[in-house]
Amino acid sequence: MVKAVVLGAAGGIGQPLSLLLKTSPLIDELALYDVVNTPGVAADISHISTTATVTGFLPADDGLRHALTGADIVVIPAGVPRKPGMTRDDLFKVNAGIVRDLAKGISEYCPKAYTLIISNPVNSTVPVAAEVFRNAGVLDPKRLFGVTTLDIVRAETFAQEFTGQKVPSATTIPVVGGHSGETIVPLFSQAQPSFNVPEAKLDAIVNRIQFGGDEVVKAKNGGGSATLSMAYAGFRFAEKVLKAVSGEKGLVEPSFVYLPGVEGGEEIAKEVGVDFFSVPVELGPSGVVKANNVLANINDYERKLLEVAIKGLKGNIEKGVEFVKNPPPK
Ligand SMILES: NC(=O)c1ccc[n+]([C@@H]2O[C@H](COP(=O)([O-])OP(=O)(O)OC[C@H]3O[C@@H](n4cnc5c(N)ncnc54)[C@H](O)[C@@H]3O)[C@@H](O)[C@H]2O)c1
Ligand SMILES: O=C(O)C[C@H](O)C(=O)O
Repeated sequence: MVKAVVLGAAGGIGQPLSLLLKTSPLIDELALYDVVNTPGVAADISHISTTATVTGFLPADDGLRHALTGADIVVIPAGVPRKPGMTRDDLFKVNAGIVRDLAKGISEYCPKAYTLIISNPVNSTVPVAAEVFRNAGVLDPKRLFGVTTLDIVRAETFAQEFTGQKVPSATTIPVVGGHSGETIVPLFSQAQPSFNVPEAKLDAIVNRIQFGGDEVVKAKNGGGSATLSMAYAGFRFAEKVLKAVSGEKGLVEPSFVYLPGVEGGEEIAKEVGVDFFSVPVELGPSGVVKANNVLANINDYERKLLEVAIKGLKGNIEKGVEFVKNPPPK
């Protein structure tokens, strides 16, 4: 029996993500939690004739505990999205507190669950969750993931658009670093099998991947940020985690993880000088089997992007850790 939980299930990402999870034959039980509207969303989704049973919870009546108890995988898109003119970091003040409180719930009610964090700024909210888990004595870095899959999805899409060539579904284009602007580093030189982007188009395509989120925020014009493409990406990553748990081998996807706690991560952490970083991770029955070091053979162009990314990431990570270590006054 596999139980999946969505925290923030009534939101722009939460609803389509819950819909996609309901279609998965890998899930037997789906619990939807939000501070509003979950009874309606759960009732609606529960009429779909796939196997998973669906329940909806609100904070009243100990809803978070009921939603999380027995969970195997928890996906968190709870929190406020950007409006035009905002950076992801501007969301920190509100979303760090939301993620901290939800992570406390996970540490109490389902400490062994795979936790997938979508709430922005991912570069800081994942360190927040890690610190909460550490304080509770339940941190297992193999099970904590910052979801950066949308950056990979964008890399695949824009690579096709800019080159006019189809990116075969078996091709992986690693996108490493973090999930905001210049901390997002696409590594076309490390695509497997190789996928060639003409040099003259590289700047434009990298910029589009790094600032793809801004493009959607601008187009939505005050109506939020990416929700549908994010639901697709979040589902793609959750499905890979679940497939790996059920024994499927060879599943790899980049994710923002706590490097010192995963096989192969220590070496990468030394190289990049930060502890949280997105790299392709090999998934297995207990979460991350190994972090793959794709940095050894990158080219000079990519190395420069990486240097800029690391500078930005350092502050983002420290901010998340500090938020839990020295909480701001209420
Ligand atoms: N990682 C990524 O690639 C990525 C991509 C897109 C958006 N995001 C982020 O995802 C988050 C959600 O975006 P959205 O468009 O779905 O926003 P939204 O406002 O549409 O939905 C957020 C939901 O979270 C709920 N919520 C707020 N506080 C909560 C709490 N304490 N417990 C449970 N639920 C709570 C809200 O009620 C709302 O339903 C934002 O922070 C956004 O920046 C991340
Ligand atoms: O851009 C945002 O704020 C949302 C998300 O992180 C994205 O990349 O689309």
